[in-house]
Amino acid sequence: MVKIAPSILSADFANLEREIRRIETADYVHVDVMDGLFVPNISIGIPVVQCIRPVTALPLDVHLMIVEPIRYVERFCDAGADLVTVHVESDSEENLHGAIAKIHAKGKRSGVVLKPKTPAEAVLPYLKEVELILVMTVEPGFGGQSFMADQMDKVRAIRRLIDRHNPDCELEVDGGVGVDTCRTCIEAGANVLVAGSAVYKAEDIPGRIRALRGE
Ligand SMILES: O=C(CO)[C@H](O)[C@H](O)COP(=O)(O)O
Ligand SMILES: [Fe+2]
Repeated sequence: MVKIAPSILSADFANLEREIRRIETADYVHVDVMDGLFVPNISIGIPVVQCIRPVTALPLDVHLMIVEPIRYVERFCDAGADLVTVHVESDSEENLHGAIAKIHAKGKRSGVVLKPKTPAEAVLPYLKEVELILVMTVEPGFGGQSFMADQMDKVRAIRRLIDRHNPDCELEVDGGVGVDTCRTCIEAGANVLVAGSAVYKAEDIPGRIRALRGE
């Protein structure tokens, strides 16, 4: 079954509790954390994860766009994250294994993320130890950008790797996903779709979530 993870980056931050209640028929709440170094933008962090935790029973999918995420992963887990993803470009392989181990030691799920220019093979060192792989379909940093269809070969390649080596691992795509691009992502092998603007710009959010699932 296809899961939908609305990104609260496109929500009204002045009314976050209401904005999270509007997406209660989704599967995850996707939280984009940006540090102004790994990406050229600053968004939200640990106190916001802590505040939204009691507002929803949905798992919190925290996408860390920060340098050296090993410094902060435990604090995001303690704040209420259920799934914490780290970019393969954000630190050394040794530190990324360390970050994944810290997330697991907190009893949470971990994942690795690939920027558009990063090849599929970059997941290999982590493939058997993570619960999710996230393929970016925009350059990370901003919501509302155009979907990069050229990332679908990478999604297909990672789907083959997952099926062979870690079949329970989820495959998520993030960036520019909407009603016109969700089918392509699903056919390429993604089972979790992040959607920010496509969800929050919709008049009928539950209807839009169903449409993104392909229902
Ligand atoms: O990680 C992200 C940006 O770096 C966001 O999750 C992503 O852009 C979602 O927003 P949209 O669906 O509007 O593209
Ligand atoms: Fe994201």
